[in-house]
Amino acid sequence: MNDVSLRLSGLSKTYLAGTPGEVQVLRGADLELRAGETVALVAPSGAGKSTLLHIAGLLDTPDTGTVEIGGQDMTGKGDRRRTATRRSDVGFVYQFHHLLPEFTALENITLPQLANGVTEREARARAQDLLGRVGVANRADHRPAAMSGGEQQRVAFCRALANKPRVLLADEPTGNLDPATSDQVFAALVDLVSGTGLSALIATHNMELAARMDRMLRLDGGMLIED
Ligand SMILES: Nc1ncnc2c1ncn2[C@@H]1O[C@H](COP(=O)(O)OP(=O)(O)OP(=O)(O)O)[C@@H](O)[C@H]1O
Repeated sequence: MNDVSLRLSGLSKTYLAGTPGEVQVLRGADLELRAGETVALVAPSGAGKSTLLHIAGLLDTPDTGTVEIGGQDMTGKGDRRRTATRRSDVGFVYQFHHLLPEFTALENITLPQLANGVTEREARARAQDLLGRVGVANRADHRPAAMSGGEQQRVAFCRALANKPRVLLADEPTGNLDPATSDQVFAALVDLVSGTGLSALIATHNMELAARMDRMLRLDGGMLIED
C-alpha cells in the first residue's frame, strides 16, 4: 500500500566487535509506519535503537532484511540513490542539535533547502514559518551559541523538516534537556509533526512522552514488539 511511509522487514544486524565477540543487535525487526503516524520507540540503553534508526534512515545497511521508503525498496541500491532518497525523504533529529555554529537559526534551515534546489526566497519563507510554529521566530537571526538548549533543539526540528521529508527519525530528541524543558520541547515537536502527513519514529526513554504518540514499540531481543 502506498500510504506506508517506512517499511522495515526482517532486519538483522550483527556487529563483529573484537572481544567478547559478535553482538547480534537486530534479529528480524519489522515495522510499518503509515503516513501521518507518530510512533515511539522504547528500548533500554544498548538494545539497538540507534542501529535501527541508522538503518531506517539509510545511514547503515542491515545484514538481511529490507528497508522501503515511500514504497521504494532500497535493498542493493547504490550510494548515490540512497543519499538522494535520504536527502529528500528522511529528516533526522539527534539528542544534540548538530546545528552549524557559524550560521544563524534561519540559515541552518535554509541551507539544506538551497542544496535541494529551492529558491532563496522560498527557503527563507519556509524557515520563518517553521520557526514560528515551534515558537522561536524571534531567534531567527541568532547563532546556536546564543540560544538555550531548548531553542537549539526546536531549530534542529525545523531543519529536519526543511525539505518536507516523508519520515522523521528522532533519537532521544529531548534527552539533553531538563525535564520541564524536555516536556515543552517534545510537545513542540509533536505539534510540528501533527497534521502534516509526516510519519515520525521517535526513540525515547521517557514513557510519559512515549504515551503521547499514536503507538509505542519496544525493541526487545532484537525485535520490535507492539506495546
Ligand atoms: N560499530 C559498532 N561495532 C561494534 N558494536 C557496536 C557498534 N555499534 C553499536 N554496537 C553495539 O551494539 C549494541 C547496540 O548499540 P546501539 O547504539 O544501537 O544501542 P542504543 O539502543 O542506541 O543504545 P543507547 O541508548 O545507549 O544509545 C551495543 O551493545 C553496542 O555496543
